[in-house]
Amino acid sequence: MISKYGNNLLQYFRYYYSIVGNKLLFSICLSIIVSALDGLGLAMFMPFLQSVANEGKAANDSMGNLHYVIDAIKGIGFPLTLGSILATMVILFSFKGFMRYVEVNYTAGVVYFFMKKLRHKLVNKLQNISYRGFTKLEAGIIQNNFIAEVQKMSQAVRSYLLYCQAMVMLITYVSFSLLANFQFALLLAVSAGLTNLLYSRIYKKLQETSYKISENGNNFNAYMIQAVHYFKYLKATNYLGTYSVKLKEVIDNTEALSKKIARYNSITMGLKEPMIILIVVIVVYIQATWLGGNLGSIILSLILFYRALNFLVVLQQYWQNFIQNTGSIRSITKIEKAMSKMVEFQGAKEFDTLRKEIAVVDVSLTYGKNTVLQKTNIIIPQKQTVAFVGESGSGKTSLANIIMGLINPDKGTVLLDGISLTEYNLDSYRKRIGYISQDPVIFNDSIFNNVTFWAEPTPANMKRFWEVIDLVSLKEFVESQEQKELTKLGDHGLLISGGQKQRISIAREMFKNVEILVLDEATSALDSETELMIQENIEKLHGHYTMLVIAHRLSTIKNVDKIYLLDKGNVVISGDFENMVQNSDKFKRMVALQGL
Ligand SMILES: Nc1ncnc2c1ncn2[C@@H]1O[C@H](COP(=O)(O)OP(=O)(O)OP(=O)(O)O)[C@@H](O)[C@H]1O
Repeated sequence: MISKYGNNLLQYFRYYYSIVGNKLLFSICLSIIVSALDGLGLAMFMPFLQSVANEGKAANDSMGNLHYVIDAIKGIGFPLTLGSILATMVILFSFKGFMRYVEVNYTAGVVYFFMKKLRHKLVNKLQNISYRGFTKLEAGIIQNNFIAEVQKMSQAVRSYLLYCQAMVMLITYVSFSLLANFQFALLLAVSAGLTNLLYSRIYKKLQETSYKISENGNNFNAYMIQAVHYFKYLKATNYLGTYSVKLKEVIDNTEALSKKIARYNSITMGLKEPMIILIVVIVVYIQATWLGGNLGSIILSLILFYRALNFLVVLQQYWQNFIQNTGSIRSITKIEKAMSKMVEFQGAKEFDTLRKEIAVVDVSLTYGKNTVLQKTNIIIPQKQTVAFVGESGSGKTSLANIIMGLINPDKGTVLLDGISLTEYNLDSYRKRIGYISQDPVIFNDSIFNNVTFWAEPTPANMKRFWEVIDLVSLKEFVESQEQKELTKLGDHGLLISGGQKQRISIAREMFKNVEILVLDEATSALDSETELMIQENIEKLHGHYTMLVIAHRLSTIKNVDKIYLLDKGNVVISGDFENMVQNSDKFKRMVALQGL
């Protein structure tokens, strides 16, 4: 909702109000109570001083219109003596202390509530976007917004609330001092307002710089993610040096912007104190020389106003802190908007089980001008194994993505037992899908957690864990580890081989109790002995799962029920292995090339 990002207090108020609701108002009410108690406590100084001067009898002629307070106290029959005034001050300030405690606590609660809600909202949005939408977002932008910008948001909301509190304090003190001495306070208020104009230029610059820092953060994160992901390659090829230069460029840009912010801060910090003193001196001089007036009321107004001016300094500081973090609001609002447009459509029908078949009917898909699939038709009967083969880029993975509901075809449909996939709740469908990708997914956690996806280590889960570990021929490996199933696998499975990674990911899908298994070149990084073992396992699974295998190694699909050969998005031929060898020269060539 924040799109124009002026230095507009109300616009931001609406933004925060839309998230935290009445909590924001309540926090401001608490500030009003605290400042009113403080102002009243200070106002009691004057009758106190006069009471000392008048030997115990309080007078109120120096309080300006604040004498109503004293009148009210007298009205309820409270004797205004030195003792009662002192006691009232103690009570007022003690109560103020207590209310301040409540206020600070409550504000911390509002910040906590805001941050929790914001973070949950972001996670929900990420969870609900479509895969196709996700491919359009950059990893750096996601990471930077979800981690660094959210941190800045927390700084911003804190500063904003403190700003509101300081604003309430300021208004209260100004009101009190106006009551004490109208002319004097008005002069001070006008002068203070004028100085604010000077600062508004600086705030504008701060705001622009803040957004630039957020954008740079996106770039930095994108480069960092890739540096970590491709570290081995960059190191082995000595590209790391060149890459570091790029990283340092982004770092230098960000630091230069931070320096700019620090420079603006130093200007405002340096100017504040002398400016206040100058205003006060000039106004006191004008009041005393030309306007005259009761010295007592000037002193009271001065005390109140000096406090108010201090809050003006604090106010400006909070606003500055807030403004220098507002880039995050803009950045996060932008990514939230983008994610809202990418929400995945979910049908209402819960997927229970596949009874007959998955049918791909006349499916076409294009990416820009690139036609990836053309009127493709595929049938995957329940509990049968179907394989896609074809050259790189022929559309095998795209087809599998469509079957998993990750991308929608431009034309045609996927039918589950005759019902369109679009009618189903995709989450319920995917709960029944196991996916073993080309790049095995390994979490930096124990073998047990990797396979069970953080299931409780109950006796039943343990039993099942060891069963699937045995099934993927990892039992010996796990048992040979010092910490057995609790052995950590490192980032991206750094501590195990490519083949072991794939077996762990196969084990995870088996543990999940799926009924549809999609294997995307799952055997590509295995040595021939392991490849044979996995092939045997696939065959063992044959008949138990509805399986879709995307294979380059034709040895693994020798015994599947049906093979589809894809070429430039068209199914050129299908049949079982023997059939294909006999009827397709292309397939025969592929088989010969692999020495089968
Ligand atoms: N997100 C995307 N945006 C644009 N084009 C894409 C996208 N994903 C795939 N393509 C294009 O679609 C075509 C088919 O890709 P796909 O990954 O389905 O082929 P494949 O047969 O699985 O290839 P490989 O065997 O190399 O994995 C390719 O030309 C690819 O460039």
